Amino acid sequence: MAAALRAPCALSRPSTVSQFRQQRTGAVAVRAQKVEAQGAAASGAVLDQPARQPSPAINLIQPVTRWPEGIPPAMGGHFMPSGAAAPLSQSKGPGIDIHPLMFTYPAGGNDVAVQIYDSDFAAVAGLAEYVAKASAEAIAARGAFTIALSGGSLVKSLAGLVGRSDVDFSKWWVLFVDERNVPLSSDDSNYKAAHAELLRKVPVPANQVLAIKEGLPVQQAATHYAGQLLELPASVLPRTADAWPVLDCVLLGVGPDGHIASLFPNRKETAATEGWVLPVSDSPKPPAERITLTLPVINAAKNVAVVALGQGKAEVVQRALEVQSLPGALPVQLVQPAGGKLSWVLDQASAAKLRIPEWAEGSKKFPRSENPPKSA
Ligand SMILES: O=C(O)[C@H](O)[C@@H](O)[C@H](O)[C@H](O)COP(=O)(O)O
Repeated sequence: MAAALRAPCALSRPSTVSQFRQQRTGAVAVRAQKVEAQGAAASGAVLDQPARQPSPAINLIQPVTRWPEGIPPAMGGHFMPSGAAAPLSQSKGPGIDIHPLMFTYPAGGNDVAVQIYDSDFAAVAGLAEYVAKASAEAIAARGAFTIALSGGSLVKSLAGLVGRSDVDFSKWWVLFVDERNVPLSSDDSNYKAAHAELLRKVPVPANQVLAIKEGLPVQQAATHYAGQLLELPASVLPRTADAWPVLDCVLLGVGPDGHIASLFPNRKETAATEGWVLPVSDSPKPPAERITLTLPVINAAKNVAVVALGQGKAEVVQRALEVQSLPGALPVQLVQPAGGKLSWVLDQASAAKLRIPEWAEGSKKFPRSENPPKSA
């Protein structure tokens, strides 16, 4: 059921910081849907709650003015609803390790669908529906379905796919959004986790699961993985006119600093405009060595879902959906599928800090298009 969101008020030029803050929170650009998933009763309608007062520690990156001295030396240090500062980036200062022109948002942002489920159980069922639909469409169109999986908590959210007889797993090709450069038997391996939670339970042919090659230096591991993708014929992995691969479905988790895949805030891999797969040798999240799909690959996909469940994701969800960060400071905000659809899959716990009643109806863009905020 699509939620009826009332525009809080017409947006006019604010004359005070507090009015500006109010308008910033009201101008959030997303479309929310309250979803009743398979077997899960919809209750406690998030979208029907009376408007909550905005938090006093609202997530302004900087008040009202532009940055007169240029981009701040530390990016990503805006405040979260708890009042705690968001994790800082690796940036060392203007001209040293800041690349202000390397990250951009498309003017006006992109449409996004936000699905809020009553529980993590309902979200898992809803995610299975989402994937099953993408799978059915792709298989009907060309007889193959490509899906890229992230690591971390995401893999457990795939449980709803197990036992689905309506999904033709024999046509699936499974890739990894990112992978740790460890043996496949390691507890750190995303392959191992995906195998344990899903792949050993569904009939995807083993040769259609593209795992990292073990035992290579990370640079070679990335090159080798890109090679595996490049070898896939266009009937399995079509290309855009610009020769980017078009994956049918990309499932992303999101970290507390807004990272997706192994693309961390303000890092060169995150800003990469070339290459399908890159090595990361000093990941801030262990293990240090990883390979990752690039943003252009993620953004060339047909269906991209950011899956964030549980209370631990509430702050990053709020920041990502309601406050446009400095470009690059919150990599998840750079997820903007050009020819595809972006969805966020949330549960009530991860959506708890969203101020949905304040979202402006008709303003359905993500992330927000003002950056930096315009002067009053
Ligand atoms: O392999 C990885 O580390 C990931 O692919 C990474 O991008 C992950 O999805 C996020 O860090 C969220 O992980 P959690 O959901 O476990 O917090």
